[in-house]
Amino acid sequence: VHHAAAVGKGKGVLNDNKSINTDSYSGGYYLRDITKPMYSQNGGAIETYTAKNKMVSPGTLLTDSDNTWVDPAAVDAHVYAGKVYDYYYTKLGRNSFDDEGGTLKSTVHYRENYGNAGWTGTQMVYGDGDGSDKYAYLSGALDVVGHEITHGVTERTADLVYEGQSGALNESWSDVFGNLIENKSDPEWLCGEDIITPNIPGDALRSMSDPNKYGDPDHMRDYVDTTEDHGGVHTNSGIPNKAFYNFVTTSGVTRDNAAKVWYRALSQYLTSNSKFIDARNATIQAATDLFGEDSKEVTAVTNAWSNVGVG
Ligand SMILES: O=C(O)[C@H](CCc1ccccc1)CC1(C(=O)N[C@@H](Cc2c[nH]c3ccccc23)C(=O)O)CCCC1
Ligand SMILES: [Zn+2]
Repeated sequence: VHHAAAVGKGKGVLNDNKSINTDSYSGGYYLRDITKPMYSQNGGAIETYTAKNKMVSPGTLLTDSDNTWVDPAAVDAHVYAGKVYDYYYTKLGRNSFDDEGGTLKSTVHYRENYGNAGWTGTQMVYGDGDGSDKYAYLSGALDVVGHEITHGVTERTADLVYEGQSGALNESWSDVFGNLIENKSDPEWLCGEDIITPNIPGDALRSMSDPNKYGDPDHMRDYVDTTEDHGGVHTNSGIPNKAFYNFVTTSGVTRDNAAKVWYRALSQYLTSNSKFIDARNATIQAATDLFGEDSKEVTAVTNAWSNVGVG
């Protein structure tokens, strides 16, 4: 089938106008972005599907006859996946979640009344919210899309076991890159703020600057021993999240350099059963590799972990 890149338009979840990279064919347009380096290298693309509220993935590749797209959940899942691809490629030299230009597939309208999102091991899935006004379409937040795709990156690198401390590190690395990619100037480094209670401003799922605000610990002394949620992975992530926040807000440490340290730690030093102390050592080693043992980055990352009671 002849493929040609096209640019469509549509509105996102927050009713914002977006231009959309699509793929034209004889009958219309696919929600497929074929403009990325991965396409010319190995046919990799960004593709967005609908599950039609069933529990299926990927489901049906979305098409449109006139390249004007009217499904805001799909528009944002698609455009935001493209932004996440661009970030990893240009800032960190990683070619998609698998570093082999693997196609990024997103499925929206996953399940009924699903107020969550997830990484299935090969792709992203997004629910529509839980039927109340607690959630907007989950793909409507760039930090959520970045969070989910980073689960794919983690799985192909450190492969941190999704349980206990390694699971909390897995969660934290996703919150970190979700926020780095979203790149808001908000002082609180919030998670999911764009899709939680869309009618109430200022709330979020988690805060990296003040984890306690949402009941999560910000120091090792408050680590939560629980069997809930794979050993509290979305709660105890507050401790490494606060460590990263400390690091990235240290004067002289740039977001891009903090990202390089965190990515090098994930891809070169962390392993599946790493604990918080191993993450401290991995990020110190990564900062040493990148900036030297006497650098301000090494001092900052060491202090960042000490401040949360690790090391
Ligand atoms: O990727 C993840 O870590 C979350 C999905 C975790 C998951 C793992 C295994 C099977 C199913 C789901 C999804 C997100 C999350 O943090 N979910 C939290 C909070 C949450 C959202 N919706 C919920 C509904 C019920 C309970 C908790 C939640 C969680 O699953 O804990 C990430 C960014 C926003 C949504
Ligand atoms: Zn997660």
